[in-house]
Amino acid sequence: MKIERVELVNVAIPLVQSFRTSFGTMTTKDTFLLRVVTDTAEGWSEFAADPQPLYCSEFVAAAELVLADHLVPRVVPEVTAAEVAARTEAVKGHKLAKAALETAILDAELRSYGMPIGTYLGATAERVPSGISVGIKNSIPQLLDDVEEHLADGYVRIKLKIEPGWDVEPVRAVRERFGDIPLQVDANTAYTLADADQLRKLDEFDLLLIEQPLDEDDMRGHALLAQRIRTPICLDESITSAKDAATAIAMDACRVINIKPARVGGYLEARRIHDVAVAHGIPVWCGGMLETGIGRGPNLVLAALPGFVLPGDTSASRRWFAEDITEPFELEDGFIALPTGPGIGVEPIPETLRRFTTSTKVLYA
Ligand SMILES: O=C(O)CCC(=O)N[C@@H](C(=O)O)c1ccccc1
Repeated sequence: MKIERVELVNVAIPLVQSFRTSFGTMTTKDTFLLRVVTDTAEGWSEFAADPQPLYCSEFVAAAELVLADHLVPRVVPEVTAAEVAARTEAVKGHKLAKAALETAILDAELRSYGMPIGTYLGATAERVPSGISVGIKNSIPQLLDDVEEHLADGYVRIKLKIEPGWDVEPVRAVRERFGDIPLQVDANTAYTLADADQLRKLDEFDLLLIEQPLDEDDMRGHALLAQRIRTPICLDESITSAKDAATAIAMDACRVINIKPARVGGYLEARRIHDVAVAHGIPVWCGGMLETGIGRGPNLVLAALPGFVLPGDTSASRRWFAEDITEPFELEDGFIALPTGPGIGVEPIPETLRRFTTSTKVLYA
């Protein structure tokens, strides 16, 4: 496929509610889209991280630079989606930036064949059950009000963000108020092995999993922690490749994996991780990074692969955006229907995109 033009479109979309995690508080989705124009079709993607390097080392300004100066030059003018990872392998790290580039090229390629990404990846459902991620709140009553609203909306699983000082009590309060609903927690690396006794207190609540309690590079710590608590450990930030997944599974460092295509370099590696996990009997689910519909659409499709047996953080567009840059995804009876069109199945609504665009840069022409 011949690439004729690559554009980077910065967008800033206000969130309907602030989102507090152990690594910071978000009020706006402030990122960029990539638009790749080829001789046969055009493709879109979004960069999933934020202006601050707090969830991981990547951030908007750095991704713009590495795409402009080091990644795009390695894939133009002729490339296929399958070649992108090999062409950019010499560039260390920058998985989220690489994911954005590979996905836009994959979108264009699939559109040129009229093929939905679900056909390409092996989706086996037309709709997926959706969980929802609930941030750290100022009080327990506020948390319970939020959870009540989300359960009333129909979400089939609740994920609570936790951190030292906000863990056992909020979980206990949710259990006491809502009973045995599917419930899990996400620490975003906020604990150390010295907190094992505190984390073991969560065992009494029959959680589905505890996500990423320790540092992203502490595979051994997670393996040791897994011996001291009963709640299954799920890894997120630690898993950036199929190789990491194989290592974590071999070390008993996790019993569940949260797959985020952005974190692992794109949908091709996401499927490889899915396949490694399934081969070892490890359940996976699709994580989220407050994506616009451009990222949310293909994530929903990924969540329809057979090994994605746990509900993901694939909530409806209105969970974060009063108005999104694509047609909204809606929750119906706890499920969200996959996009069915060619490629990633979604594209920006031109007028809405214009309103939320803060700048546009041409990376290649
Ligand atoms: O997309 C969503 O609905 C949010 C899901 C969620 O909690 N994402 C967290 C995470 O640590 O998984 C996150 C938020 C922002 C940025 C990165 C990660």
